[in-house]
Amino acid sequence: MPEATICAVATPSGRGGIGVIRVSGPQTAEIARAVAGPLPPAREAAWRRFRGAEGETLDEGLILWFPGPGSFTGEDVAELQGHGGPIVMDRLLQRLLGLGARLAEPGEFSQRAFLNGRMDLTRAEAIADLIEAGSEAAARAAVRSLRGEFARTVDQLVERLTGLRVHLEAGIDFAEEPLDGLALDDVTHRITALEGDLAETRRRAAQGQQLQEGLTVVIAGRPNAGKSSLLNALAGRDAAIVTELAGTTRDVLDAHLHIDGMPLRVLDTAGLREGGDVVEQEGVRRARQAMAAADRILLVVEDAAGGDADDQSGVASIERELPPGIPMTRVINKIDLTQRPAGLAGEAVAVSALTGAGMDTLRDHLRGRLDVSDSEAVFIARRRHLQSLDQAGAALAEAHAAAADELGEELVAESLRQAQQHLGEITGTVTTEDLLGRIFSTFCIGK
Ligand SMILES: Nc1nc2c(ncn2[C@@H]2O[C@H](COP(=O)(O)OP(=O)(O)OP(=O)(O)O)[C@@H](O)[C@H]2O)c(=O)[nH]1
Ligand SMILES: [K+]
Ligand SMILES: [Mg+2]
Repeated sequence: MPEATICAVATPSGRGGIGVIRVSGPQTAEIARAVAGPLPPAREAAWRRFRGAEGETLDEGLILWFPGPGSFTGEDVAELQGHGGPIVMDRLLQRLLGLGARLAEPGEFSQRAFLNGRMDLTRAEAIADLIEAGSEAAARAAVRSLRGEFARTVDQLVERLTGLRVHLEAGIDFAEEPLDGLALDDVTHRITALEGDLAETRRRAAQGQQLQEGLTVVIAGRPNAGKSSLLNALAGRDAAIVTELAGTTRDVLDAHLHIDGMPLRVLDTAGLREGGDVVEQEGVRRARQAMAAADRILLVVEDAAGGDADDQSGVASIERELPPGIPMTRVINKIDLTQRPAGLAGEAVAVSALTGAGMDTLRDHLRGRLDVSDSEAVFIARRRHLQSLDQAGAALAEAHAAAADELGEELVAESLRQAQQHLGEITGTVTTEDLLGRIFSTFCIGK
């Protein structure tokens, strides 16, 4: 079946000086000629009038012609740069549709680029990540992935795995005798080295994923301390229900927000206390689970005069039970009731979630504590990459164990094959339709 010719507005919606429509596919040349007359030389801009079905002028602007396979998608591509108003763009699109093109799905241009071998998956994803980067550090890391550094690192691991497999499988197929202990020692040695380098790659990718998605901050504390109010104040909207009833929040709620461009995932949780009904107890269990997985906990306490003696001892017991090793910031809330000055109070931050006093200090504090380092080595990465790296690591560990226990080359080779498969999913040398669909559908239209 011949590929459809697709088109989409590639610039953001709304009014702008210039709007770009991208067309890609086998009918591109024919469609572009019908709208804009003769095609200019490849990759050179030419000024043209864009004409409707009756020859009327829809707009005027530049046309660029990128014949395949040396184009973004690998197919014939044209770009029409017109005036960026929504009506103009829409009329031009309608004209292209009338000539036989169809609207592109989200990410379809990038997907075609991938399918035509113009780029590997990590690069296609890096384009989307670069566009959505919330900070300069994230943008730099995306550019690193876009230049293929992540893919090259993964490819090198795959090459070494292949070498090892060839070595083993040649032994399996042709040797009369199984590999002796000495040869297996050498294999174990090489697997250990691979495991180390895989772990290092994972560390760099995990940092990139944090740059992209932000760290997770969990708001915790006694019932009614003002946790949901604090989430709303940070998010700048009514994300969570606030009432004067203790035990209002039962589930874990999450909001994604930015502080000066730094992405952050903030979770609101149920107030920690014993007792309550089944629902509340489940809420408390989930709160503890969220706290254990947090990058930082914000422990909300009512300002001294606000909380009663029972509450004070409750807070003390929460502090004793905080999951070990997770950094914590104590947030003293409701200072509007006690006239305590807003801002830093020793190690704590004093705020009023109600009036907003002290919230800027809290934001600065979080920004200072949570900025992920932007070392030269970080690649932008996604959850799916980390998952594949983990699976490859687990398969390597199996190969290692099989080699060490001299369980036979077949078992070692099979585990190595699985490790290679998982690494292949990252760059897209091993893919399924389903995986591709999931990846590209998260892109926006026109990419
Ligand atoms: N005066 C004052 N009241 C506040 C402040 N923050 C929250 N409150 C009030 O305290 C009550 C409880 O607030 P929530 O945000 O629901 O507290 P919570 O910790 O989420 O409560 P649970 O979900 O029930 O554990 C509500 O009546 C809020 O309006 C504050 O800074 N000052
Ligand atoms: K409440
Ligand atoms: Mg709440």
